[in-house]
Amino acid sequence: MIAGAGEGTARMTLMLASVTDPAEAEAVWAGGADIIDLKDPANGALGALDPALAATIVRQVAKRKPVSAAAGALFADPDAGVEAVAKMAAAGCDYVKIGFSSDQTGADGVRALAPIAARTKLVGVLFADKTPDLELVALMAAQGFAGAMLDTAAKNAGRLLDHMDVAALNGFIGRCNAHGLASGLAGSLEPPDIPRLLPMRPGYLGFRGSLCQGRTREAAIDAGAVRMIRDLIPQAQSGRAAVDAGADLRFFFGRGYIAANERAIETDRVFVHDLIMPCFIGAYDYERGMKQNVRFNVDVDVRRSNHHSDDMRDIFSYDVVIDAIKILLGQGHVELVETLARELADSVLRHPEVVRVCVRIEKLDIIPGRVGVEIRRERASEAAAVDQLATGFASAGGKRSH
Ligand SMILES: O=C[C@H](O)COP(=O)(O)O
Repeated sequence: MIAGAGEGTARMTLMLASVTDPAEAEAVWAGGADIIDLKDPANGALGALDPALAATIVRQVAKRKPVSAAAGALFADPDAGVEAVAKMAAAGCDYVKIGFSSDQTGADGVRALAPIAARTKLVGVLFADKTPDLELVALMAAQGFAGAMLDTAAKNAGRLLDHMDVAALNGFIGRCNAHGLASGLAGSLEPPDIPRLLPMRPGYLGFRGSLCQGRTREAAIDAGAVRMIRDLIPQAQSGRAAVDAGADLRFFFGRGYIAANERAIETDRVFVHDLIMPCFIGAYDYERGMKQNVRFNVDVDVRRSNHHSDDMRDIFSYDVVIDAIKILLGQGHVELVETLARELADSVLRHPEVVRVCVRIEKLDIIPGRVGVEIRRERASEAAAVDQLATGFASAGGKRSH
């Protein structure tokens, strides 16, 4: 149910919601969560519920949604990890998550779970705030794990993106894809993080704190917060069907899906100006292996929402542009500013609310002045299909080939 990389590139990102009891499981099911995750938030990032309670929730969910369960993390003794995972597997969970350290203990823990991985879908969790060893992704795949996930261990010390930048996260997802593992991202994610992470096409995004009253992960589930997160993660339902089903129309307007009688396109401009980044760029030999300063100016015309509200569902974030630049630069040396400008324009235009984009890129270290290029690109068709919501980078997680 959690798609691995080999199951098609058009997959949608799923929403995982962590719950503590049967009532919360029912609440996130009603709110549209794709995966119901069992966890005791008061007992750490991957605090395990009592296995008997987990079994009760599994029976209650009754296969309406896949159920995953946290089994604990950072076991000093691999056998203790095996025992904890076995208990959750026996509770009938579809997936069992366990967290690993980045030292030899972590690698030993992964290897010890190979026999269980042969009969239960395991997800290995690495911690972004504990210098994760991404080589463990390959080891998990070799031991038969179903997925790998990044989360944060300390829940009061920053969000996932505070610990790993978008290029590194994109690299993690690329590794998972290359090894056929489902990929997951979590770590005190907040609504503005969602449009930044979706272009990387993770298999799922995981939430607890942002679903709770006062964004406090030990507090009760807040139905409005669940709805907010659900609305920000597109579902594989056609726009018409979703509208007919009574989905929050603000989501579709905000994302650029307009009703037939509202064809006039009015736009607002989101911009990133004078962002200077050190880049590996240039066609000359002397430009290889050294970074030079490059200035980015990007103007993005986005459809104006007819619905005025003050939350993330109605906006296109400048963070998305900055992230696209960082991800492209993270893919290695690029010879031409023209290539970089075109790839950047393409990645911004993949967001369906974007109507046109102007990208200006200037190399600052070549001459006393500036040299560069400016390109403008428009969306080919204004009739954006809802399926375009599966935005992504052409070579997600990969390196530039030249
Ligand atoms: O597996 C996902 C986690 O429960 C996320 O928890 P958090 O959003 O509080 O970091």
